[in-house]
This record gives sequence, structure tokens and C-alpha cells, in this order.
Amino acid sequence: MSDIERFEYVFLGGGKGGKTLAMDLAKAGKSVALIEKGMIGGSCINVACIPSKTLIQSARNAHAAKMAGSASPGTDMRAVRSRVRTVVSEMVDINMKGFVAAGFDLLLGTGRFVAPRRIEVALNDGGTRTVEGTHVFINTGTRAAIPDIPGLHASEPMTHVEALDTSELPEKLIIVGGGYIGLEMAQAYHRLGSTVTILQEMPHVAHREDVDVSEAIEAAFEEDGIEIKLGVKAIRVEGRSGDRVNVTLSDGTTVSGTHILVAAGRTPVTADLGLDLAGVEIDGRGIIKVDERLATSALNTWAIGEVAGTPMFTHASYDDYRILKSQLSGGNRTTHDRIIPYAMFIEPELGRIGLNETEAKARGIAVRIAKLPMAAVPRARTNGAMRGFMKILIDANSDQILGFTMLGTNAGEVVTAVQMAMIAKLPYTAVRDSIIAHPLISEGLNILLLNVPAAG
Ligand SMILES: Cc1cc2nc3c(=O)[nH]c(=O)nc-3n(C[C@H](O)[C@H](O)[C@H](O)COP(=O)(O)OP(=O)(O)OC[C@H]3O[C@@H](n4cnc5c(N)ncnc54)[C@H](O)[C@@H]3O)c2cc1C
Ligand SMILES: NC(=O)c1ccc[n+]([C@@H]2O[C@H](COP(=O)([O-])OP(=O)(O)OC[C@H]3O[C@@H](n4cnc5c(N)ncnc54)[C@H](O)[C@@H]3O)[C@@H](O)[C@H]2O)c1
Repeated sequence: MSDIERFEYVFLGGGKGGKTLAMDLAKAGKSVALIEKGMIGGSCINVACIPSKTLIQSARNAHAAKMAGSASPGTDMRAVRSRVRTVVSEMVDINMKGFVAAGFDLLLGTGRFVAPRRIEVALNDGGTRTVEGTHVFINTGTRAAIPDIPGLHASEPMTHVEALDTSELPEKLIIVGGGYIGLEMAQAYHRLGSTVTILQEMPHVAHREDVDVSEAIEAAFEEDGIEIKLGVKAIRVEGRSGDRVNVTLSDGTTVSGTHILVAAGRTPVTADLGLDLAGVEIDGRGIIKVDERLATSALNTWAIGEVAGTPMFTHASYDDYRILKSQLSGGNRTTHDRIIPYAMFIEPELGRIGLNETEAKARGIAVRIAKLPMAAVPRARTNGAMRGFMKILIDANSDQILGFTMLGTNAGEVVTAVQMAMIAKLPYTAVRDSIIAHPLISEGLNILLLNVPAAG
């Protein structure tokens, strides 16, 4: 074993929360090491949010040109990939500059615990280093889960990693999974010119949402020409992605395509970390067990982001950073009761903060509900974006806003406005009676909130 190098703080994996805390601590003069196997800035920047939102924007541009009546010259996937790569590499560069400016010790290689808070790193350019931290943070993320379907592995399916870095437009794309990645990629590739079929084993896509939301997404996608097969399991895959694939379904039918993309959830990156040697416990799914301070079962060993079971969003990993910063400096911020908003970047866009109807019912919370079709919002009409609706949940006995879901153009931004009202604990009437500029999409909130049933 190489000599042991000692640091006050060691980070295994450089995801959103970890890299941010590492930079903060290093800037404050602490001795810090960050071990990263290759993705400077983490998965969001390299293989997830940033390349996907860049690809989605290219697909939107192609769609808008088509809607405006421009002759469709066909997609130049080399140009699309080149744009994605440029945006990613610029952001990697910004991250690298931030790392250098912060001045922590960056170990490029794969880390593995060999003892509590001691990690051996197989360096990418050869050799090993062993580092030990007074505090250690695990921020290794997740990777695409490949369901155990006969023939699927052998078909060499794409995951988001390949789908976001290709110069080849699939002629007929089969997507396994109708969640975030499946839906975002399905619409993007359809707009770029692929024929797309989504296979979703649950009764609906976006299965964590209320059924009216899922059904509206299904209707919008089907109207656009994306095929969705609901409530079916793929039971066998034959062929190879990139050439020809045939998928046999549980209902006895077969779907054929040229490519297959798996978007069926995530597996935590914990299996090869030597966590048993570190005294760090995992649960049955391989997720690191943490308490509400993000402390693991081992002394001074913490976990951050998806590997700790934090909801799978960059802003949630970032909030883990806030929690750990607070914990290290004697504060008391925890994961308890935090409300995490999210947006799904499809059109119509999906955004949500707080409870939906299904969750309120399951928790026995009495609510008043108001719903407004996007067609009632003037700006949605001017934009030709009338699909979807807004839905708000108000406490039955007070005027507090408990949750807001929107399927419609700019949903993520409108959700943020509602989120601010919720943080300020404003009664819904304050938002209802506020002057919102005309014709913004947010103006729909004025109209929506007029429809809230009276209390009692
Ligand atoms: C296609 C896709 C699109 C997404 N879009 C969005 C979006 O629009 N908005 C949003 O909020 N979220 C989005 N997400 C989720 C978001 O990317 C993650 O929640 C976010 O990146 C947080 O990740 P993290 O902090 O848990 O770790 P990650 O960012 O995954 O970082 C883990 C790091 O650990 C490194 N690592 C792993 N093992 C080792 C080891 N043994 N040694 C050294 N290094 C190691 C990895 O290389 C990686 O850099 C998307 C995800 C995907 C897959
Ligand atoms: N806009 C965003 O913020 C964004 C974008 C992409 C990803 N993400 C994050 O990444 C996470 C992972 O995304 P994801 O799409 O892989 O997971 P997901 O959990 O969102 O969706 C996976 C879907 O696949 C289905 N499924 C699972 N196994 C299947 C099978 N064998 N056959 C057919 N369907 C199957 C599930 O029922 C589920 O609906 C998301 O939960 C989200 O938190 C966020």
C-alpha cells in the first residue's frame, strides 16, 4: 500500500453536493482531497441534465422550425452532437477552473475504502494513492439500471450516456421506461426525426404523478405520434441495438426497432466501494443508510446525493451540501420536511412542488382543489401552447398552499413562483389578489385561484 496521506476532509466522488462542499472547505483554508474517476463536475454536467437539456433544446428548435412551416431538411445529428459536446465541455472547463481556484487536491482515479475513512485510489494514469480523512463524504451517484430481461444485456442497449453522445439518429427507437429519462428522450428523438415507442410496465407514464397528469402527458405524446404501450412487460429481447431489435411483450405482441434505450430507473454506485471495510451500511437496494443529518453508520462518514437516497435531482444534491455545511459548522439544517420541486423537460412541461392529490389522500390530508386548463390562460393561446392544466391543493381548513402541479408551457418557472409563496407561508388569497403582468403564463395563477372552493 502507498503511504497514507492525511486530510481534514476527503470526498469520494465529485457530484453536485460534494464538489460544492469541497470547494467551500478548501477556500476556507481546510485540507481537502476530492477523488473523481473522470467526470469533472459530476454526472449532471457530463452525462445527465446538461447534455439532455441541450439535446432537448436542439429538438425544440427543429420542432419550432417545422411548426413555422420551414422545409424540414432532416436532422444533422453530427451538428446536434457537436453542440451538446460544446456546452458540456464549456461547463466542465468552468468546473475545473473552480476546482483549481479552490485549491483542493484532485485525485483523478477510482477510490475504494480499505478501512474506516481510508480510501485507496487507483489513479487513472497509473499507480495508487491512499488518503485518509478526519471526515469522509461519499458522493458516488447512481448509474442506469438494466432490468433483467432475457436478451437485453446481449442487445447492447443504449442508456442516457450513449443517447446523449451520438451522431446517429435512430430510425426506430424503442424506449424501456416511461419516467423522466424515457419521456424526455422520447420527445426529443421524435422531434429530431426518429419513430419512437415507449414501453412502460406501470399502468401510466410519469407514475408518481396524479392519473390526470399522466393521462394528459400520454394524450399529448400520442397526438404527436409517439407510441406508448402501457402496462406491458418486455419479456425477451432479440437482436442488437444499432442494427435490429425485436422485443416480445407480456401481452404476446412484438415491437421491432433499430435501437433500444433503457430508462428504467437507477442503481446506486456502492457495490465496489469497500463499504463493509468502512463500516458503512447500505439498505436492500444498495443505497447508503443515512440519518436526517446525512450521517452514515460510520463515524465522521457522510453520504451525499443519489447514493444516499436523496431524490434524484441536482438541486436536491445541492441541498445536501447546505445540510452538511450546516452540520459541520454547528448548525441544525437536516433533510427533515424539506420540499423539493422538480420539472420534467417535455412539452407540455411538467412541474410540481409539494403534495399532489394522490399523496394528500394517502396521508389523509383534507384539501380543496382548483384546476385550470391551460387554454384559459391568454399567453398559452398566443403561444399556441394550450395543452395541459394547472392544479393547486389548498388546506381544507386554512388558506395554506399544500401543493401545485402544472403541465404546460413554462411550468417549472410558474412552480417556482408558487414555491416562494409556500416558503413565505402566504395564504393562497395573497397570490390570487396579487397583480401579475399580462399576458404572462404565471397570470394563470390569478385565474386558477379564483376557482378555489370556499373552506368548510
Ligand atoms: C439523463 C439524465 C437527466 C437528468 N436531468 C436532470 C435535470 O434536468 N434536473 C435535475 O435536477 N436532475 C437531473 N438528473 C439527475 C441529476 O443528474 C442527479 O440527481 C445529480 O447529478 C446529482 O448527482 P449526485 O450528486 O448524486 O452524484 P453525481 O453527479 O452522479 O456524481 C457522482 C460522481 O462520483 C464519481 N464516482 C463514482 N464512483 C467513484 C469512485 N469509486 N471513485 C471516484 N469517483 C467515483 C462519478 O464519476 C461521478 O462524477 C438527470 C439524470 C439523468 C441520468
Ligand atoms: N428533469 C429532471 O429533473 C430529470 C430528468 C431525467 C432524470 N431525472 C432523475 O433521474 C431519475 C432516473 O430516471 P429514470 O427515467 O431512469 O427513472 P424513473 O424512475 O423516473 O422512471 C423509470 C420508469 O421505468 C419504468 N420501468 C422500470 N422497469 C421497467 C421495465 N422493465 N419495463 C418497462 N418499464 C419499466 C418504471 O415503472 C418507471 O416509470 C428520475 O427519477 C429523476 O429523479 C430527472
